[in-house]
Amino acid sequence: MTAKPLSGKELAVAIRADVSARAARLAEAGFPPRLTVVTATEDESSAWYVSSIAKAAAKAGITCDVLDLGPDAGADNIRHTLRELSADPAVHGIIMQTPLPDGVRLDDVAEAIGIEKDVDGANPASLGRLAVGHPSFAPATAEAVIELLDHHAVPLSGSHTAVVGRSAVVGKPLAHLLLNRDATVTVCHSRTRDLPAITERADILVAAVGRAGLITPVHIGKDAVVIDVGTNATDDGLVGDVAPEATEVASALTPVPGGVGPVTTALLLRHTVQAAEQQCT
Ligand SMILES: NC(=O)C1=CN([C@@H]2O[C@H](COP(=O)(O)OP(=O)(O)OC[C@H]3O[C@@H](n4cnc5c(N)ncnc54)[C@H](OP(=O)(O)O)[C@@H]3O)[C@@H](O)[C@H]2O)C=CC1
Ligand SMILES: Nc1nc(=O)c2c([nH]1)NC[C@@H]1CN(c3ccc(C(=O)N[C@@H](CCC(=O)O)C(=O)O)cc3)C=[N+]21
Repeated sequence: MTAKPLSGKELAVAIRADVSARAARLAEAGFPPRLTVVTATEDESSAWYVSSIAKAAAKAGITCDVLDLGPDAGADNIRHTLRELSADPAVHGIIMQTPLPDGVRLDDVAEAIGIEKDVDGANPASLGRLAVGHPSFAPATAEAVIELLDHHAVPLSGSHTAVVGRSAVVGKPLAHLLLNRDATVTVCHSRTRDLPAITERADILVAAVGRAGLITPVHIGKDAVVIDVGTNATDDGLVGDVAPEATEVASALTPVPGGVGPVTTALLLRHTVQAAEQQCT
């Protein structure tokens, strides 16, 4: 038996169609939606994502600026830039790309992003609101995992879900989103002892580490659903965190590419038109 592929492509197309219609309505009303991507890194995966956001935004009728502050940008410079963008009425959404320069923490600088423009949910206040179930933007990747599970009718309530990775962009917000959907969540990280003993008992396993091949068949319970968030650039192109042989054990598995990635990009654009609607109408 090989795992059923949980594609994100159809879902991403549907989300982007909705985004295009909403962006056109905003432009007709004189409020063309605008997203600014701030980067301060030379990370390959991040650079790929930035270019895919810009291309998808253009297709959807969203203006997208990329502000590259360079890999040596300091926290003060980044915060100042985010504060200026937050005060600019022509900018509706702001995303601070990770990774950041050494010594700069996302939660430190993202406090400078106005919560109404925090379309990737990086401001700690957004994460706090998400944790208690108040309206806020969740990071697009965390939300993409939930949307994919729903799209493929994977039941969440009562499921035991293991999330491997606890970053502010994926693991932590995703754990809260899953809790809000009545899953029983175990969050694993680099200090977790005997990882397979935990993950092989989960109905749903989410890998968000950034290490190609980390998740192998021993990590996966019989009939488990596996969501691979990992995007690792290798000589053979992009691969996830889940080893290819895992497809013999899992009941369903998201492909990389073609799984979480396209849905992430589409949701970031949906957050941007939603932010523009909230600010302009
Ligand atoms: N497809 C998409 O839309 C997106 C993909 N990504 C990809 O997802 C991956 C994770 O991204 P991100 O969350 O930003 O990465 P981070 O590097 O910020 O976090 C990685 C997490 O993995 C944990 N970890 C590291 N090694 C192990 C291990 N051996 N066992 C268990 N946990 C481990 C770390 O633990 P600790 O906290 O202890 O350090 C940390 O919590 C990357 O490949 C990234 O490119 C990210 C965003 C969107
Ligand atoms: N604040 C912040 N939020 C992020 O969500 C964020 C970030 N920083 N930093 C970098 C990572 C990486 N990331 C990806 C998103 C989509 C694809 C994607 O669409 N991938 C295509 C790959 C296409 C290809 O290369 O063939 C796919 O999976 O089909 C990849 C990587 C978001 N990130």
